[in-house]
Amino acid sequence: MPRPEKSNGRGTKRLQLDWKFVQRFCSIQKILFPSWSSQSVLMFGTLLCVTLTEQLIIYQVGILPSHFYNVLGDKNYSGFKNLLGTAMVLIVVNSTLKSVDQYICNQMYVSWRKTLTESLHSAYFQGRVYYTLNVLREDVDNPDQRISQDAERLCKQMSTMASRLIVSPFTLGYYTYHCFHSTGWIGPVSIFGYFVVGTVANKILMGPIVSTLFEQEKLEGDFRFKHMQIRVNAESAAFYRAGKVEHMRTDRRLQTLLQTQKRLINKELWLYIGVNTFDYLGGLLSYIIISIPIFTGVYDDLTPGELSALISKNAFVCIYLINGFTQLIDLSTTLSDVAGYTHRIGELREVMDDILRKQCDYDPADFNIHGGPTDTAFILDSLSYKSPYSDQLLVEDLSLKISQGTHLLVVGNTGTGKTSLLRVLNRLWEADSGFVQMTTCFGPRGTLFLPQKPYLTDGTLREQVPFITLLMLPHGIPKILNNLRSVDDERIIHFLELAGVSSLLKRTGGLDEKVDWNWYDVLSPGEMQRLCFARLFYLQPKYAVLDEATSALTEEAEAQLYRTCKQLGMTLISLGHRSSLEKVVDVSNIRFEEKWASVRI
Ligand SMILES: Nc1ncnc2c1ncn2[C@@H]1O[C@H](COP(=O)(O)OP(=O)(O)OP(=O)(O)O)[C@@H](O)[C@H]1O
Repeated sequence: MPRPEKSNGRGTKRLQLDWKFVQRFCSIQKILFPSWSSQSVLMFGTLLCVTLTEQLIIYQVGILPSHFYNVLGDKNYSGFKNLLGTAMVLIVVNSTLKSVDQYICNQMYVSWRKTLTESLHSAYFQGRVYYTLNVLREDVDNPDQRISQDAERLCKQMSTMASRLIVSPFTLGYYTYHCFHSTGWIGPVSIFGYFVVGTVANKILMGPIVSTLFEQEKLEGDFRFKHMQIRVNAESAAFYRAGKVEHMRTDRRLQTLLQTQKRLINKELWLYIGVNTFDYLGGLLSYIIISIPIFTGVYDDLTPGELSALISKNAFVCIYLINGFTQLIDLSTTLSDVAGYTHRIGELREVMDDILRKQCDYDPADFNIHGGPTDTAFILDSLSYKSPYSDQLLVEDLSLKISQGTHLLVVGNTGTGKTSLLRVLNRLWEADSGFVQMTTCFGPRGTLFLPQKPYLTDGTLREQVPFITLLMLPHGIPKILNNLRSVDDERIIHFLELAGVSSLLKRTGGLDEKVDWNWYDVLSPGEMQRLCFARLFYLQPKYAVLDEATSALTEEAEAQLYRTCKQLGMTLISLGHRSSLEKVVDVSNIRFEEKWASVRI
């Protein structure tokens, strides 16, 4: 299998405001606006009403100065008083509407973030996508960063754009009409022409920003990952006195990130210059447009008072039309951010879809349900497999049937492919050739795997023990939690004792006490392995696959745990390279007169 090309955003990919961006953007919009009656559409509709009303009020506020010119020019005191009252009301309504507009945008941001992140989660956690994405695929950097941070920033930027974009077709239409009414065709045509020039210039300036932002986000993810590595492995790093080395490496990542950030800022400078020049030239353009009818004598018959009121009104209309366009141009900086994040999230979704499609092709039936002999766990026939991206077979022509009552010991040197056999059995890796079938289901009534690295989840002690049953329950999460509460306390405590970790009860203060520690930091490797055995005892599957699951324990403890498994009726498939395992097997053979088969790979 060719190794996917790693994207670094610098050479291999040119991410632009192109057709690909439009496609990715539209597919994200489909998630955010799933139907006409969805919450986002309703919020968008409300936002449209609010911003339209806001624009009407803004228009009234905008033409206030021309009214003031009129009443002050005419020395109309009562008119002035009435106008002052109207102006106060308009200003209060205007500021309230502005705040409501902002409020709806913020609500939309949260709702969009929820919808988008949940949609990414459902693809990420489906099947084995999170494994393939993190371990086997190198074409997508930092999936965690894309889901947690890029999705958030995309929603934030889109929500800031929303209220300006949503109302612009209406305001532009409205003010174009007014502008045409006041200045004739010269006004709207010159403003539209000006906008086209500005858009083309900004599109050119935005191009390099999108790909640099993409790269910056990748480096941001790498930098955070480095800190996470140190956080997770703090103790091992401390034993190695790795502070200096890691300081240097982390600083190096920071430097690379900052260099890219500087490049981004440099590129943004040109865009800012473009946007600001466009803004100020726009202000000038409005006066040029107004000056044309004045100097061509169209308004020669007006009194100076009427003329200044008209100039003020026309200036407002032109300025507002130009302002409508410049606001769109101002969005260029936000749009380039949106494009960068859209590419990152779009790419992640495409790769996850690709993984899911391939998984379905490879694994058409539901993995948990297989018809087959009930007394058999796995059937392997002439199975050959290799590690990803390697041409050399790890194991060739392995035929094996794992049946109930016959325990199996799989031994072999380091790196010979023992754990890889489990990866193939679990469909994490594809077999090169041959046949492999898991004939039982995964879980308490079938097969359970204890991987080399103990797996603990966050939560209470109770949540660690029957952890896997969460997967088995067909109900929603709240029901699962309720079910957990009703789980038999005595059974859990009994199995914690059998596994030799009942002391944890004292440390946590009880099964349901919330702990604010990371289980990986506070338990010793042996305790973690024992806790996994307590889970195994509790779940009592028919088959237990133990991959070096006792590597941190003494031989006696190992023998004791194996004995308990067998007493509980489990058939064991044990993988390892330690001679002690073979001893355990011998001891068990004598004591329980059970069958053990062994395979060396
Ligand atoms: N994600 C991966 N990508 C590429 N190669 C891998 C990956 N995981 C493991 N390998 C390689 O596959 C080979 C077999 O690994 P495996 O984990 O099966 O060894 P093992 O027999 O279980 O070793 P040990 O006794 O040390 O646990 C090793 O050479 C390993 O480096």
